[in-house]
Amino acid sequence: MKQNETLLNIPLDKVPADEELGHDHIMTSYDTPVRVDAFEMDDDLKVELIEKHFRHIMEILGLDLTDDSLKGTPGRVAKMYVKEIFSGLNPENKPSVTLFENKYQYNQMLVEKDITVFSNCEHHFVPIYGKAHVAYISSGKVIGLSKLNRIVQYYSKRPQVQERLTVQIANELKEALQTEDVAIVIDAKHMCVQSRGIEDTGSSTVTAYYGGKFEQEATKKEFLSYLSLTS
Ligand SMILES: Nc1nc2c(ncn2[C@@H]2O[C@H](COP(=O)(O)OP(=O)(O)OP(=O)(O)O)[C@@H](O)[C@H]2O)c(=O)[nH]1
Ligand SMILES: [Zn+2]
Repeated sequence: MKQNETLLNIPLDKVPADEELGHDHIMTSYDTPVRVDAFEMDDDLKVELIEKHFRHIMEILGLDLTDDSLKGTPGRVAKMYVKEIFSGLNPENKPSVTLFENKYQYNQMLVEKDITVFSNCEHHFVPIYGKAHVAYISSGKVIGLSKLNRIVQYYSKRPQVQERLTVQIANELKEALQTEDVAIVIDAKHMCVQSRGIEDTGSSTVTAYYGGKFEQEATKKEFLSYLSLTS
């Protein structure tokens, strides 16, 4: 199986041709059945296809695509999806991780807290935003600090659910650092809860992962105690 297949790929034989969809067609500027294999496409082709589809959506909504404020929107949205907010779907954008020898014999936990999270909910395609706090205890290697932020950012730039985001960051850190001793807490607001549906602007969602030594109460407590520190 190719990497990310379950995230991205729709098997070609599962995508119905338009004539199989069984409902009336709305004729718009983009009316070609598309059978998509995301792995075969480069970013430019993705942008081109998404632009056409998004124009279709705007036309169905009744928006005036000749308006000078709107006419560039399909292209802007397509570029934003592929190159910015969903760029973490492309494994080529995975950050390279710089590791150093733990020459300083620092054997305590390292906590990188208040990492900004901007993601998007895969159910509604609206933003999730908040903070991630990650920690690890070195098993011999030390990671460049910014790489912790970059790993969080890479997995955030996908259509996500917060639980998966938390586990993906944990798995990446465990593999990069060759240790089970990692912890992640994410505290985030979901616009799909705030601005629509239940419209609750007060709640936030907290997810956590504790591996290895962080499963011990004292270590977990120490990690959590650092989260309330102000620098
Ligand atoms: N577990 C989990 N659920 C999420 C996340 N982001 C959004 N959701 C929820 O996904 C659910 C989707 O449920 P549906 O009932 O299919 O969608 P809906 O009819 O739009 O639901 P409402 O938001 O209640 O109006 C909603 O309850 C969302 O709040 C997430 O990161 N994790
Ligand atoms: Zn949602």
